[in-house]
Parts: sequence; structure tokens; C-alpha cells
Amino acid sequence: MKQAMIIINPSSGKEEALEYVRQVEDILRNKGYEVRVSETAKPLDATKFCLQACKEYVDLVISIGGDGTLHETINGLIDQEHRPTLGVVPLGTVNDFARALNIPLNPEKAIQTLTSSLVKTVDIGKMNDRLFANVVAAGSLAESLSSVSSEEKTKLGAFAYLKEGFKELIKTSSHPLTITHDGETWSGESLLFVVALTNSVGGFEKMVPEASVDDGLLHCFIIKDINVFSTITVGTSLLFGSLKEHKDVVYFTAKEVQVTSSAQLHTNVDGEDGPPLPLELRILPSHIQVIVPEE
Ligand SMILES: Nc1ncnc2c1ncn2[C@@H]1O[C@H](COP(=O)(O)OP(=O)(O)OP(=O)(O)O)[C@@H](O)[C@H]1O
Repeated sequence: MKQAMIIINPSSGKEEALEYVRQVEDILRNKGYEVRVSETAKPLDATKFCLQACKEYVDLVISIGGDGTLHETINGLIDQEHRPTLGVVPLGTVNDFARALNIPLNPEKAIQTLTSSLVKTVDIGKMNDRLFANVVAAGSLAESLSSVSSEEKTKLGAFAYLKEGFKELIKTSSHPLTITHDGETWSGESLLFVVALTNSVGGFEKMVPEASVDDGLLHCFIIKDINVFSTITVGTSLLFGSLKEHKDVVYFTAKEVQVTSSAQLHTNVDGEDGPPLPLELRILPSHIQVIVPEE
């Protein structure tokens, strides 16, 4: 019999996650799966459960939670020979991965998507010894993005990041960054370096409109040292999908990127606090399979 594991973070979203488990179980049983439910109690439980699913050759893993739960779940797939197909029920406030795959943001509708027989093969990013599904940010601004509170995100959605970003930009200074890719090196003062895998970054679907989940590329943005006026124009470009054409932004795509700095700089990965620099980033093309809507 086919095996499925539901990984659920009961604290995610508006704490309604447990209500949805029964619905997901019913759908999976109707599809012929034997189902087990693994409820997270603390950080990294989702990684531990997903790793166990790989070792036990489970066919399907469903992540019910926000981007944090999804990030921890996919990290259970690292270096595994058997990687279960993934299903996603987004309960967070941003849900970049679901947006990029056209999975409905309404949990009830996302659950119905699990009846779909369509599976998409998508890229995953590797940062040092960790996987990521959506985005890595490095630099002084990245730290402030980690401090956006759950209340702010619930109230403002993606705009909570923009608000925090503007607030920080006024008082933050740039730092020296050295970014190497494909034999080229960029060195200079930067406020933020962002690597995106999909078109949706922090809920903004126009940051990299052409990025697709299976293009085998890291989409990279260097935001140079900018003044307050440029901050406003960078923000506007972000909203209107023209960020990469901004004069203070360097945009490139790559399969591998190295990032170093002489300063002590932290990172944000898939919306969570990440490790300090240096970073080795790499795309893992067509690495996982995800259930997506049929339309
Ligand atoms: N039982 C639990 N209680 C509290 N925190 C948990 C529990 N299980 C997992 N976590 C942690 O909760 C963090 C946040 O989860 P997640 O991002 O899925 O939800 P969210 O904060 O509601 O979503 P978003 O950040 O998109 O608003 C995860 O990084 C995880 O480590």
C-alpha cells in the first residue's frame, strides 16, 4: 500500500491547522494511501519527520503550515536517495512556494488540490549545508526582515516586509560584499543581496516575474549602497516588476554563487533567520516533485 505522511505545525497561521488534518486524511485515503500524522512540537521537528519519511520510503509528504514549516520539511530531503512527492497546504501569511506553484492560498481550496493527479518537478536551492525553497537574503537589511513580527505579517501581509525594509533602510548602512559567479566577481558596498528561486519573494509576485520553479537558475539581485530617494524608487520598482532595470540594482542569473564579506553579516532564508556569511549557493535542478492544481 502507498504510504503518506502529513507533517503539521499546529502553531502556524491562525492556529487552525489541526482542523484541516481530517480533510487531508480523507482525501489521501480515497487515493489509496495509508496515512500517518506527525505533529510538530518545536523547531526542526518537520525536518526530522521528513527525513524519517525518506528513510522509510514514504511515497508522499504533505506539509501543513507556513513557509517556515515548508522550509524545515524540505530540509529533511537533503542528501536523500528517496525523496517523497510533496503536497503543500499553505497556512502562513506569505506562502511564496504555494504562490509560485499556483496552489490556492485558501487552505480549504489547497486541500482540494491534493486530489490532483498532476505533479510538477521543481528546482531547490542549496545554501551551504541547507536547502531552501524560495529565497536567501544577505546583508544588513536581511537581519531586519527576520524581525518582522507574526502580528505585523498577519495585519499587513507582504507589505510588512516593505514597511520594515523602508524603516531599516533609513538607519542602516551598507556593507562590503564580494559576490562570485561563473568566473565573474562583483565587489562593492551593498545593502542587500537577494537570491530568488521563484517569481514570489516575500509575497511580491513581481520581483522576478520571469523566474519559474523549473528554470534551473538562481535569480540574483545586488542592491547597491543607495540614498533615501533611491530607496523609494527601488521600492516602487519592486512593486511594478522592474527592479532588475533599476540603476542601483545589479541582476544576474547563475547556477552557483559565492558570497563573502569582511563584515559580520547575517542571512535570512525562506523568511527565517539564516547562518552568517560566507555562503555557497547552488541550484539543484528538478530536485523535488510537488502536487499542483490540474488547471
Ligand atoms: N508546535 C509548535 N509550536 C511553536 N512553534 C512551532 C511548533 N512547531 C513548529 N514550530 C516552529 O514554528 C515556526 C513558524 O512556522 P510557520 O512559518 O510554518 O508558520 P507561521 O509563522 O504562521 O507562518 P508565516 O511565517 O508565513 O506567517 C517554524 O519555523 C517552526 O520551527
